[in-house]
Amino acid sequence: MIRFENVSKVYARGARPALDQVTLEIERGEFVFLVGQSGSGKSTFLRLVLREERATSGQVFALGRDLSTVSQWRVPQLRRQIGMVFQDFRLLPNMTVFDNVAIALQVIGKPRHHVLTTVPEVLETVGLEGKEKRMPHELSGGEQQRVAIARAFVNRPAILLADEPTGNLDPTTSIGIMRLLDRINRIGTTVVMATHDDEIVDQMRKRVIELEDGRTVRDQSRGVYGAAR
Ligand SMILES: Nc1ncnc2c1ncn2[C@@H]1O[C@H](COP(=O)(O)OP(=O)(O)OP(=O)(O)O)[C@@H](O)[C@H]1O
Repeated sequence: MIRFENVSKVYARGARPALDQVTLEIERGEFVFLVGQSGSGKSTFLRLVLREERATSGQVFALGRDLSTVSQWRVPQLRRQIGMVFQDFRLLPNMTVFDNVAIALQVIGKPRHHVLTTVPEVLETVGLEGKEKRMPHELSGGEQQRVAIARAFVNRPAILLADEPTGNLDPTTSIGIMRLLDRINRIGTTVVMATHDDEIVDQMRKRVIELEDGRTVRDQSRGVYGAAR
């Protein structure tokens, strides 16, 4: 589903590589935590999968394609199959909950009847039924993140990438968000989540990939946040 072969990424102003010869494979249906100190390369990893950045050397494969061969005009097509969730939710502040989710379908040309049936379904999945008409500022942080997850998931992407999705949430709310991501994973979406949240990682016991200075220093199934290596 995602494969990195000897991938390095050096940013134009970067003194050292943000990713340094990373080789790994994530299979369809896996749930993977990416951990590591600030600056270790987690976001860079996610951005390469989304083709927001290109590898300086090596090859990144996602959804069976070598991303270096995907032309720029085909990138939006690729991203339809990859949902992304951020720490700061990134909702459109002037749109209702319904419209924040609907827009993900509208931009890819889904017909109105599809939008009208699918959006309420996905809002129910994330536990927001009855809140369709609220504005983002009328929601708690956890509810805003649920909207963001609904938006990322409404198109049933093969891959869901999450960059610190619980970073702005309290521990109890975070557990609810993790249950939701776990459920999305169980119905077939591959989930890759970058996080600093040691309690969550220790509780979930999923595969843990640890980066340090852009290199993979640990890859452990049913891992914990900070295992002695
Ligand atoms: N656009 C950029 N230009 C130059 N250097 C960058 C850029 N983005 C990231 N870097 C550098 O690349 C390295 C990896 O950054 P990255 O954001 O991938 O780390 P991270 O593990 O996600 O960190 P955090 O946990 O703080 O989000 C860091 O040294 C960072 O300063």
